[in-house]
Amino acid sequence: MVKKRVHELAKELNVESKELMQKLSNMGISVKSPLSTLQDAEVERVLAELKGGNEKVVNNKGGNQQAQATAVQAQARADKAKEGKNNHKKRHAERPRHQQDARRYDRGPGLVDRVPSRPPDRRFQERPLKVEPPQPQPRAQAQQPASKVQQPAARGRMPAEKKAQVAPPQGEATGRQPAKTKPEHLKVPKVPQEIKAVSEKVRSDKTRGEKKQEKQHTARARDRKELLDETLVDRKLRPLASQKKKTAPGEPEPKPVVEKKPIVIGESITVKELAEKMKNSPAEVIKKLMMLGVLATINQEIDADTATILAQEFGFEVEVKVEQDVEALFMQEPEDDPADLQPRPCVVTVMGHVDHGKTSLLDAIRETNVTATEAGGITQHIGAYQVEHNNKKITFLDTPGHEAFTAMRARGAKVTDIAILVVAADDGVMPQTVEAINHAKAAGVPIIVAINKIDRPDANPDRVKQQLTEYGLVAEEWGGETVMVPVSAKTRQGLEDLLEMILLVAEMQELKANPNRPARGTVIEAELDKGRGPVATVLVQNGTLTVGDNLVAGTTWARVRAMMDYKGRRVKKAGPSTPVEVLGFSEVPQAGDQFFVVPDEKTARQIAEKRANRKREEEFKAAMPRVSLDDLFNQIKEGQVKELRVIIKADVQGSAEALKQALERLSTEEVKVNIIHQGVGAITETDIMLASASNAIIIGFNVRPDVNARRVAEKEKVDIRLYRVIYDAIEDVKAAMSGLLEPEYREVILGRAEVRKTFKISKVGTIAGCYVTDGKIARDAGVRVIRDGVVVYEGKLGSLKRFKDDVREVMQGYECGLALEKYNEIREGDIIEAFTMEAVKRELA
Ligand SMILES: Nc1nc2c(ncn2[C@@H]2O[C@H](COP(=O)(O)OP(=O)(O)OP(=O)(O)O)[C@@H](O)[C@H]2O)c(=O)[nH]1
Repeated sequence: MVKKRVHELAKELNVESKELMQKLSNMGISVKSPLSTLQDAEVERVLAELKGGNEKVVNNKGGNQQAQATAVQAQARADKAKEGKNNHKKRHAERPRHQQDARRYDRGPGLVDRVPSRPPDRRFQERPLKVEPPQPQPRAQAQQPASKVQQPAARGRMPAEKKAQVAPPQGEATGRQPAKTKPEHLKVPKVPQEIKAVSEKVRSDKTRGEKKQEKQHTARARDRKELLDETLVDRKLRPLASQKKKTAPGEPEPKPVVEKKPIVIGESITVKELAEKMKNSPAEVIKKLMMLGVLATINQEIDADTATILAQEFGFEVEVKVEQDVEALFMQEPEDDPADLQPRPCVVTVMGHVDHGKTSLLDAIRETNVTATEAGGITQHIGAYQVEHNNKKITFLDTPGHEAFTAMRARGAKVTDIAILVVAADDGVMPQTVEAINHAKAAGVPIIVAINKIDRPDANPDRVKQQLTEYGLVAEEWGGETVMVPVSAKTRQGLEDLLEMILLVAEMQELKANPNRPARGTVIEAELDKGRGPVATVLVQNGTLTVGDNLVAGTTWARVRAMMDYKGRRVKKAGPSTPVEVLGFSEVPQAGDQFFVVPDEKTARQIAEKRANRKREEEFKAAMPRVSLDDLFNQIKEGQVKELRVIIKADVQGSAEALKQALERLSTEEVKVNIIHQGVGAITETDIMLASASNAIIIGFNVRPDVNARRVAEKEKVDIRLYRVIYDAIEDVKAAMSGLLEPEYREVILGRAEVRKTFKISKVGTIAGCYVTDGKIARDAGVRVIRDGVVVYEGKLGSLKRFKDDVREVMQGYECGLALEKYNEIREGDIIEAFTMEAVKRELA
């Protein structure tokens, strides 16, 4: 038999090392740490003792558990005897099936990726909860937990009696209990680290009487653990309060004694709210949290588990009630009955290379088809417009370019039905043409090519068609499927054909929507209007939006106060594929935000606020510990951080988006520009706090910080930069990034000295008497010894003296004495070259 360490034995027995150490000390075996070794006899004693303990419990629990306990002991013995793996496997195979199941469940290694990583909840482990000993179970039931773990999806809520039935048998309880797989909808936030602290605290509250009854207590504790692990699954169904009722009469109640009215919380709660509910000061609560090892600010959310522990410290029970997810309820788009669907106009986006005429084409179509019919001829620029051709409407999105298209798509918005690819007939396919093709293809949107500028003398539409074949776009007349229309935005030639083709392609798509339902759609553009407040152009994609509707868009909400169409006319209703300008938003939403109508203002407000909180939380979570820009540079130098975080605030969404894209384009391999937040409107205190928490700088474009923000920014030392020209902002960031980039080093030769004489001094080494022939020799410089043109040593100076004095440097034409660090082979005639490494600021390409 081989000596065993405590932790090894504990592992074999599936108990905590600490628990085993306690047991050993009760048995009079002294061990210092889990690494201490146990003599054979001691191991035997422990096993015998445990066997006794198990048997006691087994008696309580019935024969089935006895089999399990025996299995554990058999395993312990098997390990002790160091049987080969094959033997072990063989025996394992021979073992009755229910034992195998129990063992698999008990030990877990094979189940590692099937059971959740959450450790057994030790908070409850030592709490003296009395549990009714489970009735002896039929075999099928005893096996149930193992099979459940294997099929977590099958788990659901179940009544408490049923749970008791499926509580694992005793053999398992002696082992480390794997946490049960929880169904998704019952997941509680992760158990925080501080549990350990609480566990320790509760443990220290143990009475002396308990210690005497250690054996029984341990067995009971395991029972409790077993039950509580089970209970953790439905914490939300059975709050701690109900568990506590099970505490046996006579058993000491752990501190604190809970008598107050339970606090009802959701899945999480802010520190402030919890403090209010407990009628305590937030400072007290934060202090207690710190003692539990959790650093939280007053407005930070803590999860239900942390809140439960915390509240207990104040003598409160907590009831966790999961709110019905109203958001999810409305987020899901109910299927429309095909009978309710009606044809809707198609939505078109114009893409293409810079200067190929996207804007001109959009303007030409608008002017031809809109303004001409408009009294006064004033068209509104609301981000989208509609034209009518052959009595059919087409909606054009007014933000040309695939960047906007993809930015929307990245936010989950699918707005475009058809992409018009504008290619200048004189210029042909260019890089952004290819990008646009790829973006449209990636989105699965059909492409119509508008070969523009055919009025130009050097126009060559066939060349364009030819080039496009390389990208999989083959013109119809060449046997392909892509519609290509030669047009001129200037002469308006071909525009009718283009519209005709758009309608044709749209027809093939059979675009339909149900106008008779609450609206949903996407925010196309949004800005803060001085007179009217937040204004957003939205595209209704399904249903009908009506004045007075309440809607949620991203983290904002609106009660639709008024709507204007692209002609600036007030409208009361907007059906599918209609772009309208909406007034009544709580804040400026973001382009790409999807909106949906909800029954009332309260719901709208609730969902938006919840989303805003969640977003803020996420932004804070993503935030790094606060450092100044200088520190950030140092951090970057140390290779820890390689990104410049930026918050953009602008007067209109378009500028914010443009700035964002331009800045992100500055990212290099070394430094990434990360726009952690962008928004429209003044720079607020919240922006500063986010910047402070994330080491971000704030760029304001045509906006200014409000008074509060200024004050907080000063306090938090947040760098705010205000611009009126986008170019200036980009240039500044570029410069900052040059500072942030790891500098390149260049060697600079300081000077040379010739060794004229050498002296050997005991304990010091070789001293070289030198003459500085050019430049200078500096004490902190790097030096190399050159002999016959070959470098024989490179290192540092050990000393530099003039006469008897240490000096910092010796200039050309002077003599000096020097010693080299760790090099004594210096000879007369050697050249000493002094050099430094100088950082070179790098410019971005
Ligand atoms: N001759 C001729 N010139 C055109 C035509 N369409 C556009 N242009 C000219 O081409 C230049 C670029 O046109 P824009 O409409 O600004 O092109 P764009 O693709 O929107 O450019 P960006 O917005 O910068 O991407 C302008 O000078 C237009 O006047 C056309 O059909 N014929």
